[in-house]
Amino acid sequence: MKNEKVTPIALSTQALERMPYYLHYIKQLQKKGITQIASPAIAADLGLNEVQVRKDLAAVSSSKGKPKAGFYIQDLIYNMEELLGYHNVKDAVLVGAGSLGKALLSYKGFEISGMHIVAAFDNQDGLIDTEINGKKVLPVSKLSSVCRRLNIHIGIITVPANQAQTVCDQMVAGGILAIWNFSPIRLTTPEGIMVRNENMAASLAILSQHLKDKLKEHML
Ligand SMILES: NC(=O)c1ccc[n+]([C@@H]2O[C@H](COP(=O)([O-])OP(=O)(O)OC[C@H]3O[C@@H](n4cnc5c(N)ncnc54)[C@H](O)[C@@H]3O)[C@@H](O)[C@H]2O)c1
Repeated sequence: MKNEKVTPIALSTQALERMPYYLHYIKQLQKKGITQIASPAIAADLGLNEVQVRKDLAAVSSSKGKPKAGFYIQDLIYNMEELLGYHNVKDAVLVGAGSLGKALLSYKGFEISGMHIVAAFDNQDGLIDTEINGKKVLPVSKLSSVCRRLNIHIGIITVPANQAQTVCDQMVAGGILAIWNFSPIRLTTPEGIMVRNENMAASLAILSQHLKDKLKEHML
């Protein structure tokens, strides 16, 4: 297997977002004993454009795919995992150990994807010093100092909307560089801090709109 590093090519956000889908798909093929795969087959199975798939795989793969036979699945998995950062486990903190926070803290998939939630923070006395899935809940007053001391750069926000900016500011003060924001507000951050918003209401609105359009089509 060629466990070579991929030359870092600037992938678009859309291409990066497609990678976990490719990865999941080719891992399923590997489980079935398949060793090679070509772009047209991936495109057909995932319902994607063939040219786009070819470009995505060329950008991520350390070796050129062979005509027809395509890429070695084992190499492709390694290259994709490398690109997605699965081989460097990244420490993260989560603030807001409520319903959503508890669910995220209990989710085992993050470890597989290379993210390790080191600790949770909250401001509710009843939650402080409890453990969720082996992760200690600490007082939010310690957030900045813990992040600095442990050199943690990823922060997950699962507090109510009206608290999210305060928590974001505390994270930035602690040296957090990447924020995964589950609250439904837009955060203001200094330059150089990346915020990724996860807004379920927005996704639901898109699904509802699609449903409305489809139902209208059927009534015509
Ligand atoms: N529950 C969901 O399914 C869901 C889904 C999508 C988005 N969200 C969003 O995620 C956020 C959390 O939702 P939830 O349902 O888990 O709420 P929740 O009320 O169950 O939990 C929020 C937690 O944040 C803590 N908290 C509040 N202010 C804080 C502060 N300043 N510092 C530290 N901790 C603080 C609370 O004590 C509580 O434990 C909200 O912004 C919500 O809109 C929730």
